Amino acid sequence: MAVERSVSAVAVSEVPTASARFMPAGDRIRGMPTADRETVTGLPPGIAAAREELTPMLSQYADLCAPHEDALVLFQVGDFYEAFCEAATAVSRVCEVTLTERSDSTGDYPMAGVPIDNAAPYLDSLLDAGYRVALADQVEDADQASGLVDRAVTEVITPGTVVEDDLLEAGTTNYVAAVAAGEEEADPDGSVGLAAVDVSTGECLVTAGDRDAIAEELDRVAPAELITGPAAPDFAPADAERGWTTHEYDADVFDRCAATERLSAYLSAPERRFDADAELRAAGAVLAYAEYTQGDDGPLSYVTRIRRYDPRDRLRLDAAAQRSLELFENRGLGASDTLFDALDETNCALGRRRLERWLRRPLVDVEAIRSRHDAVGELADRSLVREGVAEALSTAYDLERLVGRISRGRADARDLRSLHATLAVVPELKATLAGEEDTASEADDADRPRTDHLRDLRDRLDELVAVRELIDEAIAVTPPPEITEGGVIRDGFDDDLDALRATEREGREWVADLEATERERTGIDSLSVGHNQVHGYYIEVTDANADRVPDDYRRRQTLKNSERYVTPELKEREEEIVAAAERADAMEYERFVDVRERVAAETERIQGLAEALAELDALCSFAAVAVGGDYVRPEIVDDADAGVEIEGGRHPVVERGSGSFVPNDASLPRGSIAVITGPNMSGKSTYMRSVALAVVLAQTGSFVPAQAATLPVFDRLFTRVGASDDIAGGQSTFMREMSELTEILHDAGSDSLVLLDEVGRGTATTDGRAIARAAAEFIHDDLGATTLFATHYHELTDLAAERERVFNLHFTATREDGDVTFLHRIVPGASSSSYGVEVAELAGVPAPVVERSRSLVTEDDDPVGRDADPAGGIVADESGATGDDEAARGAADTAPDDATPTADTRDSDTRADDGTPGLAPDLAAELRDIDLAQTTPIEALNALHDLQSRIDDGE
Ligand SMILES: Nc1ncnc2c1ncn2[C@@H]1O[C@H](COP(=O)(O)OP(=O)(O)OP(=O)(O)O)[C@@H](O)[C@H]1O
Repeated sequence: MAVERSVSAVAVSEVPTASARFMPAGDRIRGMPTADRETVTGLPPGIAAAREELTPMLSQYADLCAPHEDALVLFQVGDFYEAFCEAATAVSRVCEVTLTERSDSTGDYPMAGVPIDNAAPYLDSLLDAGYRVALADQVEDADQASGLVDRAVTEVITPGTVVEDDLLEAGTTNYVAAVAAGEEEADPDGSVGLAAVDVSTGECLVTAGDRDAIAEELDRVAPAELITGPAAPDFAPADAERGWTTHEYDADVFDRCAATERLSAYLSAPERRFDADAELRAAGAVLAYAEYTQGDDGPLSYVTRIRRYDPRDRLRLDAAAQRSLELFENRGLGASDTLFDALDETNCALGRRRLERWLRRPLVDVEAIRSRHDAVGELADRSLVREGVAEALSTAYDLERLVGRISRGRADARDLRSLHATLAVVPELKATLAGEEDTASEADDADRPRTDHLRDLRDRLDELVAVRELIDEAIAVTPPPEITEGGVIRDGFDDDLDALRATEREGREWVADLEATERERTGIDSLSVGHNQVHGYYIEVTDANADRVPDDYRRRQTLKNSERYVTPELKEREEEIVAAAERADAMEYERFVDVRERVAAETERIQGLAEALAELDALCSFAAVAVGGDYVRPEIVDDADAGVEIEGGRHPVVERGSGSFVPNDASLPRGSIAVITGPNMSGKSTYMRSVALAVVLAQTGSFVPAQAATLPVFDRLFTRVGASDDIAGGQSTFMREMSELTEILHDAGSDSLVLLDEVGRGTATTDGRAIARAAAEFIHDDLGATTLFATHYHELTDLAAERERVFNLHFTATREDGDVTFLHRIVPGASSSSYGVEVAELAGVPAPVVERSRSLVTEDDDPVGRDADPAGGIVADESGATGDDEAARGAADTAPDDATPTADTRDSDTRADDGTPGLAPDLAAELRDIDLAQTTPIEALNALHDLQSRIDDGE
């Protein structure tokens, strides 16, 4: 950790006066152990009980604990951070360190500590356990302190405001967010404000919207920590595992006046810059909290831009879509990677963070998308330029975090050197982008005019020559980790420092020569000159030569066979050397701080460079993936009626895990519904996701894994995929399914792409089938969203005959010698069965169970169905290698889109799986009349329950 300690020159942070900023912890804090919350944070009861008689040091500890009610205080004692009493017990347990005891005249106090030099893993454990940690550092040099060393809380480490590199994942963002409700008069539409800050980089985002929009946006921002103000709605994360900790923070900082005042330090006339009152309050509060955690030292100077945005300016991907498309998190779809992994060929942390940001927020502006494609195309074509850029970027450090540390006054000399090394690649990058390094073989390419996008990026590569030269002149090439112990500033940078160093050097040279001089003077050949920490310089003479010691030698130390002496002149020289060294160290520190401040003054420009490098790296990554993975540039059509046309599309993640991925076409006119059927495991989900991922990739600016693609711009992507339980979230599988469906039916429109995978699976077949059909009809008739609908309800394929824009697709498989082979190839028309039993057999379900299942299916099915076709509809492959009966089924499988249902499917339509008779017409009509768009999940459940009861009653 690059925290400066124990130095007299360190600006002494005031002990935060913000007493009891946090509301009482209450139950709103998630993730913090409940039992010890009250005793471990703030002032431990054991210390409070002895408050009156504590020694000065423990009294200081108590004073620092008291205002930090919600944080566990770690108190610097020498090289350790210590905690006492109940807090010590927690530290000992969580960090697995020994619980010891501190005894003094006032009593015995349990004590546990962690080494400051290696504090990161322990702090990490405490954060993981749900604690916020306040670091009470020594803020004056212990050697120079008269009496008790001054200490102050310099930082409160919380999950969302961590700044130490050791505690942060490289190339990621770490946000703390605040949500605030607006004043009713100012915000009559009741909007909620959301503001997020990445304290490590200074990025600050602000938006506002209704409750649902903000809930969705929070899932996208995915903060590590959320603070809430008075009357703000309670936002729980959609995914409990990846969720954030929520707590209520001091209501005062959400006040409009307080927020305006705070924001004035960051931008002018804040009250005019924010449309919604709620936005202003959220922004003020989140910055107040960020400042508090950084030791309440005033505004964060590296938050140079507060970016207001409207989530509608980006492709909206809610948490469910991000999850089911496995953008950042693998859910086990045939490979262990995510889309992010497949796309991440970035060369530095800046690019990685940018890629993640882009992927969370794909574009909707056609020109912006095409512009990124232009740049990717150019980088893909010009391999030497791309490789040169990649090589240069691979030596770039994380400027965004570096500049944060520099501005906070936490950067050490190595950080400045890292900044220098990064600045040093900028001229090289500019030259490479200009094509100057192209060889003759690429001369044509080099002559080609570059794309506007890359030209603009090159222009934004600010060389910051003055900063680079300053660091180079001032800072040693390989400086030590400590900035207070010398060796940091280069010779020649400062005359006064050089003079002090010369004095020190001359003194040391004089001492180095002393041995020879004194040997000559005394005639004692064994005389030696040495130095130790306790006694300093000495002249050592063995006892055998004691009688030859000159008069001016003063005895300093007696050893077994020798004596150690000093001379007045040696003492004088020693004092000179020590004084010069100490003054030089202090002066170096001052000069270093001065250089750091001069660099910090260029924060905004450095951040601008960081942005350009980050974008360049992300574009380079797209180009590298496009070349390596054989991706194609999608043609983006700016037309409200344009549909999806993909030739030979592939799933970017699954294809990496499988040796032979079968490409498939997709032709989806705008507003159409593709009903996709086929055996289990045949590739329905993979196909649907491939289409959605092509859209996400294209709108992010990437090329797509296909032979050719023509795509429109969608503004929202919905998924209802899989039927995973949300036990932690307190919802049943079916309830969750219905909630997601409800959202789609409410919000999807003609600019949406919708993926529905087995809707209705979570309940009884009859009900599920009815809901699936009603939903498909509603999407077609009322919403006009372009939809892919995978289902095992084969009756749904009937819709193709009834609705204009519904068509059927299906997957096929072959069986040879009892082995089923999935062809993973999509073909037009409807399949007729789901072959669950065959897949169960493939998966190794014991033979008796498979046989019994087969006979049960046969009993339920129409005699002409499975009895006549034991292969269960598995079709002939194109070589015709299967038996006659399979070939016969193949004909049914590849029936045209508008095929009328076969006798067997019609028959099975009237039966539920458990053999109960089908729905009476009036019940069916009632079910169909349910307006799902207007129905809450609980109403849907009640309606279904009512229908079931009536069926049971024989209605
Ligand atoms: N086009 C393809 N080429 C090669 N392998 C594929 C292809 N599509 C899918 N697969 C493989 O088949 C597996 C099953 O695919 P998927 O889950 O998409 O099937 P499904 O039809 O949706 O199954 P279910 O109906 O059981 O949900 C995938 O994990 C993948 O490994």
